[in-house]
Amino acid sequence: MKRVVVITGAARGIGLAIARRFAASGDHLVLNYFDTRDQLDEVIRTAEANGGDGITVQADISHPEAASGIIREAEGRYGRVDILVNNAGRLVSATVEQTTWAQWEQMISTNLGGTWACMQAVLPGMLARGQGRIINISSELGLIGFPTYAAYCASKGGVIALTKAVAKEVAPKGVLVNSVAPGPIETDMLINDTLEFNDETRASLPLRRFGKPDEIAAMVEALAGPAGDYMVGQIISPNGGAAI
Ligand SMILES: NC(=O)C1=CN([C@@H]2O[C@H](COP(=O)(O)OP(=O)(O)OC[C@H]3O[C@@H](n4cnc5c(N)ncnc54)[C@H](O)[C@@H]3O)[C@@H](O)[C@H]2O)C=CC1
Ligand SMILES: CC(C)c1ccc(C(=O)O)c(O)c1O
Repeated sequence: MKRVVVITGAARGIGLAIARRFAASGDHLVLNYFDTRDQLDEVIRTAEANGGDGITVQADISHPEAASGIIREAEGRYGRVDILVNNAGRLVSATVEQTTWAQWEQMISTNLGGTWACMQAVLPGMLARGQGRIINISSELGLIGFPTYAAYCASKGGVIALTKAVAKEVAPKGVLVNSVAPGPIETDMLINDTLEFNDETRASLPLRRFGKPDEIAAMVEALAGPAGDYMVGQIISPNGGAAI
């Protein structure tokens, strides 16, 4: 059966790679975007070519009503959500002294608050049906911390703790919650928003390269499918050896 898959922040980077994987499986896609949606028509055409379909939903997930609205749109269109991928995220790198309250609030309300709001909205339907998968994109930096990324690390550490707590709460009722915690992946976020996108950082990694978005999408696809049947509250970290 075709799955109904909601992906936040699907318009580029890791979210787009995840959307492409589910499109190739011919699933029903609900693709959230924040501003531009240029590449999403192509993703939906791919889903259709494989027997599925899709819709796009504009929403700023840092506002809980907007985040829960994505789930309402999905349920309105398809009657259920089988898989929720909380991918949308923001990163501003700055020292603690330089970080403004507005930047702190933006990262916490998007990365942690948006994940919370989407989960809270999707769970009643999943629990009523006794099945569902939720995959939260956190970060290796939520596990190990990193200088000049304190607010981001706090938000992603929160996503990791949230994943574990909710997983324990809902697994007995058939809903499996896990997280993928990527290391450095070559996307706009890394290129534009971090101080550390440089040859020195790349050379310091055991694999000597940054990761590719599809290497994260592959983990998400695995957790969403039969390979994820016995996975509960786990934090999988494809990171090229950056965090061992
Ligand atoms: N690129 C990297 O090295 C790593 C990224 N991650 C995480 O992976 C996820 C995806 O990041 P990338 O693809 O790398 O970044 P990106 O910046 O290319 O994409 C992020 C997406 O989230 C969307 N977004 C941001 N704020 C939003 C909001 N308030 N409402 C709705 N959508 C919003 C953006 O519009 C964009 O489409 C993020 O959660 C990020 O924290 C985690 C570890 C490493
Ligand atoms: C410090 C490195 C380059 C880096 C930057 C950003 C992220 C992230 O967005 O989570 C990382 O995981 C990193 O390892």
